[in-house]
Amino acid sequence: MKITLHTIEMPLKVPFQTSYGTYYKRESIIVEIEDKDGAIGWGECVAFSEPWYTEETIKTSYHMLKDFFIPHILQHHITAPSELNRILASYKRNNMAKASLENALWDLNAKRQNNSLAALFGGVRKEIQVGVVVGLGETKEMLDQIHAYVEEGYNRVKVKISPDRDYTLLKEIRNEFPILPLMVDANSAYTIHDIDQLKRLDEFNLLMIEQPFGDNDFLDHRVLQEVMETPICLDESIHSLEDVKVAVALNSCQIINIKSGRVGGFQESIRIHDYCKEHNIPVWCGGMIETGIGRAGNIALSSLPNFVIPGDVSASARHWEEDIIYPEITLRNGKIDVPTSSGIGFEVNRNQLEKVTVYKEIIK
Ligand SMILES: O=C(O)CCC(=O)C1=CC=C[C@@H](O)[C@@H]1C(=O)O
Ligand SMILES: [Mg+2]
Repeated sequence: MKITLHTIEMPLKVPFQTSYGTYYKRESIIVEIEDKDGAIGWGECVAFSEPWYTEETIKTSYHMLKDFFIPHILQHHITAPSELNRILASYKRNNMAKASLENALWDLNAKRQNNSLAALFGGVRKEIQVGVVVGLGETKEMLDQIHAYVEEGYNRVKVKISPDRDYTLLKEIRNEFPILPLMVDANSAYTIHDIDQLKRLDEFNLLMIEQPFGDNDFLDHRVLQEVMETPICLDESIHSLEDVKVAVALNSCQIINIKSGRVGGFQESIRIHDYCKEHNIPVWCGGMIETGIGRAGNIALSSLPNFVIPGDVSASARHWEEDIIYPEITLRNGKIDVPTSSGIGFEVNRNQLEKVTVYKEIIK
């Protein structure tokens, strides 16, 4: 088995602003695993360059992959994703680094079995509903972007909010889009002291408010959910099925955002999906501004039955002038088809991958 780490940098078409800061480009690690027969599996590490979303960064993930996880799987000749999880369980967290390897092994295994990822996961949808995220910006600019996305066919819009950009911004959006399925994401920008300010947002008939408080604030989220009609969705708080169990037991939220990177891989994502289904908690698939490789995995996951809310699984053209897969991901009547060909269901565009690669290392 041979594992190649491609560190890439891709400029974003439109800068992406959150309550934390503004991104102009996406740095990422693409993991390529080749087995002895020449079959190849792909994964993407979704850590950001700085540790604001979780503690991981591109550099810490690289270190984990190169110095711990990859040597371990090469030494133990690991080929099944479930074995990988068992082996890596002795290493703490670093879920995004783990997931990038795990995702690549799933793709490799699916290709070996000539089966699609969605089929291996137990997916039931042929196409998925998709939403799009609008970063913070001038209100006029945000309204223009929403118009353009709605025209393209997106049927759910998420906007970023922060304590100084919430009520007035949403009022203007709602004036222009009174019935658009709309939700907001605060990326932990509020605290329990902002409850009254947050309660005012109930007026906008939002699908949900995502992660208003800090990632450890299960109790504070519960207090907020008791007084707020808008469902709370947890994103940054959820690193494992165990976190979901705590959130459900405490009534900290009504909805869960699943990102395979944040929870350590597809297998944990499926466990969370199944648990939430049993407990009547709807889930949806979050985005991490991935290239087509990461998005392909998100599409496959979203084909599972309890992914009932459109995810942040937008088309390649949402963030990229040119994606590193072909065909690129496109919308058809506001939906994305779930591929039926083997593995992630898209080919990697080697030329484009080379173009965006800033550093490549083969680990044997
Ligand atoms: O992937 C996309 O198109 C949007 C991703 C997105 O909204 C997010 C990615 C990472 C951190 C946040 O800014 C936000 C989120 O929290 O869901
Ligand atoms: Mg979020």
